[in-house]
Amino acid sequence: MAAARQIYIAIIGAGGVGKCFLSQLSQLARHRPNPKLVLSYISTSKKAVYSSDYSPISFDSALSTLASSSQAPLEPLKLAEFLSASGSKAILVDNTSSQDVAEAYPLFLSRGISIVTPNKKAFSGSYKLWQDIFSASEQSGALVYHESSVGAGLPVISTLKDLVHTGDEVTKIEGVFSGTMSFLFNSFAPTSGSGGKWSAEVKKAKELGYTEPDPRDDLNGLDVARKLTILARLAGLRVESPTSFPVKSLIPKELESVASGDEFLEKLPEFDDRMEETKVAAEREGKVVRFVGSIDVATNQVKVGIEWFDRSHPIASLKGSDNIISFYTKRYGSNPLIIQGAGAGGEVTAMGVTSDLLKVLAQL
Ligand SMILES: NC(=O)C1=CN([C@@H]2O[C@H](COP(=O)(O)OP(=O)(O)OC[C@H]3O[C@@H](n4cnc5c(N)ncnc54)[C@H](OP(=O)(O)O)[C@@H]3O)[C@@H](O)[C@H]2O)C=CC1
Ligand SMILES: N[C@@H](CC=O)C(=O)O
Ligand code: NA
Repeated sequence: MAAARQIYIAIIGAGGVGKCFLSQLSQLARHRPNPKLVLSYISTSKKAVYSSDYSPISFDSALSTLASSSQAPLEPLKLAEFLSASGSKAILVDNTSSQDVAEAYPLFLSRGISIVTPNKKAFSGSYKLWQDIFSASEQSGALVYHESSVGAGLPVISTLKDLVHTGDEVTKIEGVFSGTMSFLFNSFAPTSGSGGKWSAEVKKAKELGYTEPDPRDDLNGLDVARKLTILARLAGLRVESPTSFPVKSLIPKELESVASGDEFLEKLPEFDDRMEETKVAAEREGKVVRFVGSIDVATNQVKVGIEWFDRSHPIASLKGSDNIISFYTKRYGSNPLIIQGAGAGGEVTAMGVTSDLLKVLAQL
């Protein structure tokens, strides 16, 4: 009987999403003997586990091995060399929000290493990086999947790609694109009852694992701007960067230059009255405030900000961290294709990463 084919998996990042991914991967590996999935590298920003003979790292004890490791992480170039020297196919799973790791995707892809990731930085950075990633993938045949970079595990990117690849014409994409912002506005300005204090809800969103590692990256609107940049580019627009269109920031001016996310969270309660005023202004008109974004493909306009909604509007009545994303297309006419569900959280985000991994495995 022929020996099972081996595929090496390297994971960077073992935080909220990374831990859930590891546990989903462990289950997957148990039920899929061929190809055999071999965890050959895992790291955080300070530690790593790997060996020069590619000895398999146990999926189940990888986190504890990592915690007690004295090995330092490999720089991207060294990691690419380590993986390509193995002689087997390799997949890099980037579960960080690191710009540096994202910038190295063209390098990994050019060495034949496929990538799956929830990290938005590579696909929403400069347009040049976007082009470099997809041309490296095309030239080497290595694959790159990033479903969880928009709407966590919700099938947003795969749906948009299917629409485009089958020749539909996407005219507009709009909705709620942030699990954190959805949770914050749903709980601070609910459709009934009075809601919690803004700063207390921000702390809760962080504790629930919805925010970016630094919650200011959500509150400044940039996380939503990144997601819209990714979708706009997939829909065919040349968006230069997530700062090349209007984005509303919810960071008080006075806190724009505080040194850390923790200091920001500590001082935020002093500014609760500002968000309260925004909420009350909408309530006087019988409305609620929500944080939304839109891409008008025909006019090449992208925007991110606060809008007021009737309490009966589907965007007003979202629950928890739900996203709602509407695709208006020529085929779907005036009734958009709508995707709704949890848009943040470790397990649902890791599901998008694991399902991307399955798509890559099916093609290697
Ligand atoms: N949380 C969510 O609901 C969602 C998250 N995402 C995306 O998933 C990614 C991970 O998010 P999340 O797990 O919540 O974040 P966490 O902050 O919980 O985890 C980040 C992990 O990445 C590691 N890391 C950071 N920089 C580097 C680096 N340069 N090299 C190696 N390791 C690094 C961190 O290590 P250390 O602890 O040592 O710093 C940590 O293990 C982000 O890109 C995020 O935008 C996408 C959709 C939803
Ligand atoms: N911080 C992000 C996480 C998912 O992309 C969000 O809240 O949506
Ligand atoms: Na998604």
